[in-house]
Amino acid sequence: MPPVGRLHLITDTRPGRDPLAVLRAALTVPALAPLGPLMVQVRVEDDWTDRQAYELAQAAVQLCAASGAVCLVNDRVDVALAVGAAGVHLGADDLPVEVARRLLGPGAVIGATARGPDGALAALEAGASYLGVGPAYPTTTKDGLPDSIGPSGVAAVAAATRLPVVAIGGVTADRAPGLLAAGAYGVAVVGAVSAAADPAQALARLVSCLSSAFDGSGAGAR
Ligand SMILES: Cc1ncc(COP(=O)(O)OP(=O)(O)O)c(N)n1
Ligand SMILES: Cc1ncsc1CCOP(=O)(O)O
Ligand SMILES: [Mg+2]
Repeated sequence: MPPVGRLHLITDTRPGRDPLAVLRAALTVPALAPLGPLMVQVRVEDDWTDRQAYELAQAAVQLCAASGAVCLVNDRVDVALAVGAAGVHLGADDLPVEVARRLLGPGAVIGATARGPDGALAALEAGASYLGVGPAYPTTTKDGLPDSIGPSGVAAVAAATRLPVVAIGGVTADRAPGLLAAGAYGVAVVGAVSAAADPAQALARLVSCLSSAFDGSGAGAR
């Protein structure tokens, strides 16, 4: 299984966004050792066709392979298999983690959404590789989410599991160190990079803020 990196960049496929341009820009930013490889998650809007999802994922896998990033696919085990992605991220509306593990094998990275300690325990037993925990902060990127749980909610999940906890929802470079201090292993972002005037610079700032958290503090070092 590839290592699970601490910075997860999720594609933004809302109207008017250019996910591949953002990804190409992001992949110009050098990885820094304490963060591991950049994790790229291909996530598409519900109205995208299977063909569109496949083509975006295929392009993302190729770009990631050329620059040492690890590519995951949100929701779609079939698309992940079709493009040779390293794994998937699954939530409550998606295939169960144990089914995805059976289909993808022991070498796949499988992320599971968890909102509390119980979900974290279930995901571990089902064979998840990491947890996506949130929304840490309010977000405008996804509708219909429960209230944000804040760093203390992230801390509660992190304390209840040995799986790496990736905090998601409203994550910015300024908020990232506080989430690591709360026990998160890493963070996932959409808007902090996709909506930035300069996505490469925004990603570089995230890399810098996250890396600084490992300079002596030991924050999030699990
Ligand atoms: C890293 C990470 N964490 C959580 C999610 C959310 O997954 P899910 O709950 O299945 O919601 P959708 O993203 O499918 O709308 C995620 N994608 N990534
Ligand atoms: C998919 C998802 N699941 C929980 S929050 C979220 C969206 C996060 O986007 P942003 O980083 O722009 O807040
Ligand atoms: Mg999902």
